[in-house]
Amino acid sequence: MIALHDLKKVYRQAGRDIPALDGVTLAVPSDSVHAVVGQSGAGKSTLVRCIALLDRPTSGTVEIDGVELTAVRATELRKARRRLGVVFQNANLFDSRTIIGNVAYPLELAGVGRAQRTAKAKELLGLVGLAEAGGAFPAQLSGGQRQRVGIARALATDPDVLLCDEPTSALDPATTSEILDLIAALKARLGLAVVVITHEMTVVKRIADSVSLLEAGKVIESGPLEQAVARFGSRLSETLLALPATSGLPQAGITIEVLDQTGPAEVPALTSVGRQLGVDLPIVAGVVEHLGEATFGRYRAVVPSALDPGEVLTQLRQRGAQAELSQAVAGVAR
Ligand SMILES: Nc1ncnc2c1ncn2[C@@H]1O[C@H](COP(=O)(O)OP(=O)(O)OP(=O)(O)O)[C@@H](O)[C@H]1O
Repeated sequence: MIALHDLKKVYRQAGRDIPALDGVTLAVPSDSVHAVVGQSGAGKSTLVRCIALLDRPTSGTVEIDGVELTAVRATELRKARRRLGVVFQNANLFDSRTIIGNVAYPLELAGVGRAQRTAKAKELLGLVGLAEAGGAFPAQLSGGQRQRVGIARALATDPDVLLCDEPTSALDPATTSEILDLIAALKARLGLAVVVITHEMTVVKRIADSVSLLEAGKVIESGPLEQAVARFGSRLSETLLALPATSGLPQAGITIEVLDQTGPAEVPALTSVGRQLGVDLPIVAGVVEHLGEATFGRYRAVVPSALDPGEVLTQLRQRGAQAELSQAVAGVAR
């Protein structure tokens, strides 16, 4: 378990204070993945540096399994860092070292003997599916394979926490899927608390158990993934269930927005309301995502002019869906 409590980082630049982190509190239990998302400048890199102890927070604490890392003396820092493995966007491998040499590097720093660290590196390479690649050099591997090496190296000191900083941003979609599957499998196998910093919503949907949205150094939304998505109209819900733009489509009637959560094989509320009222409610944009046990559907649909949209909203809500007139109709620019 990793816990951040009221973490603040203020940079001073040209006589001005820049609050890069403004009181971040988070707890990530073992055997779970927490994603932190946010736009450029939100404070994601600062958060990574403070968690990884590469930078000291101005105030607040970082705790792993009850041990306060932020309280350790400078001389103990290297040892404290072993509780935490870091995976970077680019694996940052040493080109002149073999793959085994790269994975064993943190153990070399920790003073572990050659035979023991080689054995550990081999074991870890097996774990990340690269048992045969130990004698190769980084230039001989693909980007995805290099990232696997980066993950193996992050696990060399048997950390409790894996911190992944944009782990798939440099990879193509198929390799991204493989790496995310690997992180999820390692989390379960090793009982890791995983923190993933990312700007990619596919990463969140694929592996996160919980998610936080960082903005201007503050966590403005946070919670278990399914709850965050179910919060109709929230930023996380709208970003994770992003609808394509529909401007320019002919729409004879009033547009409504619907967020529906269904179990397997359940009929979406919009379908059953249309059937009940004997009308078509054309969907002009929609997205369906399976997250954990739930299926979420977000739709923008047109209520024909002959029908009272209020009645449609009521019927949808009676079936458990969340529904509103779309903001464009309500007069708010989108
Ligand atoms: N060393 C520094 N000195 C001064 N200001 C800094 C420093 N590092 C970051 N900042 C400022 O802190 C804020 C957060 O920056 P940070 O790099 O953490 O954001 P980010 O979410 O990682 O953005 P990006 O995705 O673009 O890297 C920004 O306003 C940035 O300008």
